[in-house]
Amino acid sequence: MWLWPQGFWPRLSTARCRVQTSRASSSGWRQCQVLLHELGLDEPLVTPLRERFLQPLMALLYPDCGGGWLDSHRAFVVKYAPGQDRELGCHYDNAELTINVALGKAFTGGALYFGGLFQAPSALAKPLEVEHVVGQGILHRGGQLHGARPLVTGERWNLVVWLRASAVRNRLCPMCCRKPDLVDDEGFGDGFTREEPTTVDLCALT
Ligand SMILES: O=C(O)CCC(=O)C(=O)O
Ligand SMILES: [Fe+2]
Repeated sequence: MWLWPQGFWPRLSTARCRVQTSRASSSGWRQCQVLLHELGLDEPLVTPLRERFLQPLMALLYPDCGGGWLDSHRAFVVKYAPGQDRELGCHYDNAELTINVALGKAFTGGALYFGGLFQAPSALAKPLEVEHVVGQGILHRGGQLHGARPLVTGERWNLVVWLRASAVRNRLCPMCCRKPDLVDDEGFGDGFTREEPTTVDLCALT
């Protein structure tokens, strides 16, 4: 049996990648979006949902893109309504995997459409359409090109959870497709982690 000396494990801090691309993250494109961590709902709701339910499922369904290593998320509720946002342009998510749950209310239109992975955008020539069904969630790879068709009637509210695996994105930023240029961030940041530089107490050494 191995016993690690106390303090051996590197301390990890959360980070984001400095390089952004214009068509990357879909947050900021909309008028109406509520971040669940700003409501204090990460710890009691979204983190247990990720750790207990989504992580084991994603480990089975998407082992190739970090499904077994999901260690953070960004969760938000989006609203589409007449006179407000009605549709969402084609994009890929700043996530290894995404779950998108239709919460309500009554609506028509607003189907999700999917193309290929963003590295092969020509695949979008023949998109796959998936209707939202209230109470059901759609799982997809973050890098899969997608968007939402215009709402026709009613109001649509969806819970979107971008699931992230630092073990995957620390090697290659899914947005800029380069080795991430990390800067410290708060909370889960953008799902990257970095080792905090070891500080040496010089006084204790002398
Ligand atoms: O409106 C939707 O259901 C799609 C939302 C989405 O793709 C996103 O927020 O990244
Ligand atoms: Fe998305």
